[in-house]
Amino acid sequence: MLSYNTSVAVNGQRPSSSGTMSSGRQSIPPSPGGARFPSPLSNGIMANGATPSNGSPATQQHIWLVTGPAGCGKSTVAKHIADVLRVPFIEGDEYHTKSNIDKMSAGIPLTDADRWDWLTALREASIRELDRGNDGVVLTCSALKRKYRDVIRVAPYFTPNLHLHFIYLDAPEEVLLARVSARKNHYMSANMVHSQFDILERPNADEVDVITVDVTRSPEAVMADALDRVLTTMDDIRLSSQ
Ligand SMILES: Nc1ncnc2c1ncn2[C@@H]1O[C@H](COP(=O)(O)OP(=O)(O)O)[C@@H](O)[C@H]1O
Ligand SMILES: O=C(O)[C@H](O)[C@@H](O)[C@H](O)[C@H](O)COP(=O)(O)O
Repeated sequence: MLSYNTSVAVNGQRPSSSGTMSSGRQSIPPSPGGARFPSPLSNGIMANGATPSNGSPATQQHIWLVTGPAGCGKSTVAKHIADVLRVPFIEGDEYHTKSNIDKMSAGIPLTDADRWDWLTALREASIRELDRGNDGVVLTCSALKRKYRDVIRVAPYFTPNLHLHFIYLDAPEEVLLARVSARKNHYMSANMVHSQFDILERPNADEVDVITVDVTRSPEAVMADALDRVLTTMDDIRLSSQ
């Protein structure tokens, strides 16, 4: 049995241990055969425009998880990528329980225990969008620690054509403090930024599913760079799967 303190494979391979990953409350079962793949529409075209499988390359699906501390631009970047790719966008903030939101609104940082079910809910919501026939989904989640990213890394297990990518938006604390201070109508106040940097584990070099984007630039430059990296990654995967 894996625990949340055990790092998992970063490329969707089955973990070497035989167990499923579990928070002690929820676990993800293996995907039922083929259930995550889009079915042909009545015109014989797959939902994403690809041709059906009979001998042709299998459809590739992607989860794009935009990560980083409060104020780094997750929502801004994720909406842009989802709009351009024309895939669903999941705003992670909307998946918090009321008690989590009450806590953050009161300036109290969440604990690991507060975050497990949120992370699992986000993973399952992403898979539901893919099961509906979408060939991609973009979601936001701070995913500050490696073990939080590992919760999402379970999603592509047993599904070779599903690719998980993190887009980590990188900026120093003082830059994000200024942005959160200027942001209105959000339960995360500026005094929460420091607590996020306190626990932040920037992705390591071995986390090869992470695309790091420098977000100290203008929103336009950041969105263009992130989108470019996404499109290049999709092209690379498409070419290598042919
Ligand atoms: N590259 C950027 N430069 C300056 N301001 C930005 C940039 N990206 C986002 N913002 C602004 O910073 C604030 C936080 O952005 P947001 O997308 O809500 O971040 P997050 O979802 O990570 O908390 C918003 O007011 C947004 O308009
Ligand atoms: O937009 C933001 O300001 C952040 O995304 C914020 O809402 C928060 O970071 C998480 O939703 C809470 O979870 P963490 O404490 O794990 O970041």
